[in-house]
Amino acid sequence: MATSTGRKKIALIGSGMIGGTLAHLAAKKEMGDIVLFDIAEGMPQGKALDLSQCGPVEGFDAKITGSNDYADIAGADVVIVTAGVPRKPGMSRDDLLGINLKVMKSVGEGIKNNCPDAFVICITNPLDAMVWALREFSGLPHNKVVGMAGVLDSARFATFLAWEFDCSVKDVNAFVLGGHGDTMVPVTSYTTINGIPVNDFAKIKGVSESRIDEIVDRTRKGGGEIVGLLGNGSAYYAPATSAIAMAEAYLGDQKRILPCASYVDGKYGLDGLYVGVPTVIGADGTEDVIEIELSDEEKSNLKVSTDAVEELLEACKGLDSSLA
Ligand SMILES: NC(=O)c1ccc[n+]([C@@H]2O[C@H](COP(=O)([O-])OP(=O)(O)OC[C@H]3O[C@@H](n4cnc5c(N)ncnc54)[C@H](O)[C@@H]3O)[C@@H](O)[C@H]2O)c1
Ligand SMILES: O=C(O)C[C@H](O)C(=O)O
Repeated sequence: MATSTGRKKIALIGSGMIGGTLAHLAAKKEMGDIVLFDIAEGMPQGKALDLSQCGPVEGFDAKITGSNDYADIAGADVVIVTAGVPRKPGMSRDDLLGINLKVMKSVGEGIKNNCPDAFVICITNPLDAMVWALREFSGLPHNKVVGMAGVLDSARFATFLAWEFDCSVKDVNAFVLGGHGDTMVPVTSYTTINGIPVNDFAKIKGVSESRIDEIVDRTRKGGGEIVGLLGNGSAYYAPATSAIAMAEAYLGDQKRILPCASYVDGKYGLDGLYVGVPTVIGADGTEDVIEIELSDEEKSNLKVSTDAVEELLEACKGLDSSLA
């Protein structure tokens, strides 16, 4: 739906570290007019004012407003959800389940009542369970609700590989599947350096298999590494950048194939679960899930990861009877 300016409308639910970064990126890219929503009073309004005043310097046209009222997200084309709590050092993402599940309930209702036609990208952790719960609470079709994690995890994998090989990150096409936890599955068999399979490239460069294993392990723990360094909060620049790529794929009907937490029912042997899989994003939202051939080891790693997501869904159902 067009705004009063005739532009697309982007609603950001949660205006904290990722929300503010999302607003800045979306404004710079002139993706549309932006509403920053938060329960904290004054904060989204303050960020909206501050960001609006970047416009004259950066030369972007975007109307940016802050709100504590869900009515202001009415008719949004894209909603990106970061509402909730990030983890602190020593915590796992799963420790956030109870508190963030309640947040997803109010956010889901806010979306259902105000912008049921939006494409919704969830970022809140624990990601795979929260996107599932958000979909349930909002009642939107599965193809219009998706979770952001795989783009970020793949970007981390690509970054570490480019550093190791001393090559341009632009030439690395890295692939991470599964849930957004420490059991995620960086898939080396589909990871290439300008088309050259990563394991072949490692041989050419004299990089050992065990070194690649270390990079895989660092990728799995990439979020925790940043949480440990920041001391109070988690990553926000790369998470925001990743979600913006997904929003652009939808708004531009780009048919990009991105690793996203999408609804998988049947493929990969899964039965109605949100988990990280290669997903086509276009004007219909998540238009398709691509089922790739995996080795036995990759399949069993994916199973460990999806089992962990299933356990979290059971925990959600135990905490909120409307989900059971
Ligand atoms: N999926 C991923 O790859 C990924 C990456 C990074 C962070 N995260 C997660 O994203 C979430 C947000 O991270 P952040 O760094 O922006 O946190 P943050 O604390 O800076 O911002 C969260 C905001 O949500 C708001 N909020 C809390 N309850 C709300 C509610 N009921 N309605 C609306 N707003 C509410 C808070 O007031 C706060 O401003 C966390 O759960 C974090 O773990 C996920
Ligand atoms: O690690 C976290 O808690 C935040 C996020 O999931 C990340 O991977 O950066």
